[in-house]
Amino acid sequence: MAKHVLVTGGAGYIGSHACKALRAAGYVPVTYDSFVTGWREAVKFGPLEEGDLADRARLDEVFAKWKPVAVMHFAALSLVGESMKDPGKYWRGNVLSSLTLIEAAVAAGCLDFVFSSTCATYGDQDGVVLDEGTRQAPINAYGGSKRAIEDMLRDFGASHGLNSVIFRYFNVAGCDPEAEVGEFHRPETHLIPLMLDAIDGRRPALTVFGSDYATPDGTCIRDYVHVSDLVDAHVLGLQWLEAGKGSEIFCLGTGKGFSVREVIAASRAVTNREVPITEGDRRPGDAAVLVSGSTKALETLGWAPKRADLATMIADAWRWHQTGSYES
Ligand SMILES: NC(=O)c1ccc[n+]([C@@H]2O[C@H](COP(=O)([O-])OP(=O)(O)OC[C@H]3O[C@@H](n4cnc5c(N)ncnc54)[C@H](O)[C@@H]3O)[C@@H](O)[C@H]2O)c1
Ligand SMILES: O=c1ccn([C@@H]2O[C@H](COP(=O)(O)OP(=O)(O)O[C@H]3O[C@H](CO)[C@@H](O)[C@H](O)[C@H]3O)[C@@H](O)[C@H]2O)c(=O)[nH]1
Repeated sequence: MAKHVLVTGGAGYIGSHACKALRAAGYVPVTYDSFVTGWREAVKFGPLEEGDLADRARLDEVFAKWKPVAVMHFAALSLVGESMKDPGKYWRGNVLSSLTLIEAAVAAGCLDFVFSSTCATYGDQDGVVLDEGTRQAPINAYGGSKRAIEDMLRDFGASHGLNSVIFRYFNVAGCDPEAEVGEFHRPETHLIPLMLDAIDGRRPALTVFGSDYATPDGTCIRDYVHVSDLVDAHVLGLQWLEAGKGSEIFCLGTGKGFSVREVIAASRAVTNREVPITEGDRRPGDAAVLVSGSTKALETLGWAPKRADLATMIADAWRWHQTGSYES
């Protein structure tokens, strides 16, 4: 019998890649999405159910129809800057909506739950190696909303037997190497797609947000992880839950940090083109350094990233950038 997995946010960047990986692993991904930031063209690997996380009646209907074995919860608002200006939107759109989803899952007896969290829950902790045991101290409402959902999952685990695998992503980058799905945010705020836009003239230049951080070249350092590797970990997380191994938290990064200037240099090398840049101010809410120090997903889940090299991530993003789009 087909195993359905309810994928919230399956029409978005990471969710659509997860649907492809689930399909390849023999599951049927059922996308649940409101299209607030997602794309119909990205739903290619299983059925679509349109709806909002806040709509409990619609969720109940979808759980009853598909009887999913698990939920993979990607749907969220995830603009750090916006969350600083309008925190209510994030507490309502992420926290209240996730509560509605979790209650619907529990009511339907769907007790395996995989959740997209973020290293933004750690805030700015200079010199601290970030792993699953690190204290969370978010410095923006987006990170705060994700931490609250993690707490919620823990509480529903204790009270209702909900089993969760929480993944704290570092910076997700790259695209499906076959370019069937890709990264297409409107507005786009992420470094690599903005840089590729600047390289091929779709925008005048990339603005470097701050050159006075306490890092070797003054720009922020991030740990970039390929989206295809990231979603492979999700399939392993799902199988972990199906095997009854219980709730866990895993960081997903490569453990290597690259500054904004290093990413610019790598993009220049991959595309063989100049990157037009302008120097700008710091972006509010940005931490100086976010790099994973964890090997838990490798050791415990058997996660084996295949495209961990920054140049590969940029090359895959560049291929999608030149050939793929959801703007029909
Ligand atoms: N992109 C990254 O680098 C990164 C890093 C860490 C964590 N994350 C997390 O990963 C997840 C996916 O991120 P993404 O980059 O793919 O984002 P995205 O915006 O591309 O996808 C989010 C999807 O969720 C849907 N959605 C949002 N709110 C909804 C709601 N209330 N009801 C139904 N559908 C809704 C959107 O329409 C969209 O299809 C998010 O939870 C994000 O916080 C992303
Ligand atoms: O035009 C730009 C865009 C970004 N940056 C810098 O590039 C780095 C990476 O920025 P971005 O790609 O926006 O990623 P983050 O702000 O690090 O946030 C991403 O990664 C977080 C985890 O680190 C997730 O939680 C968020 O959802 C996701 O947007 C940061 O230092 C930014 O200051 C620039 O200099 N110029």
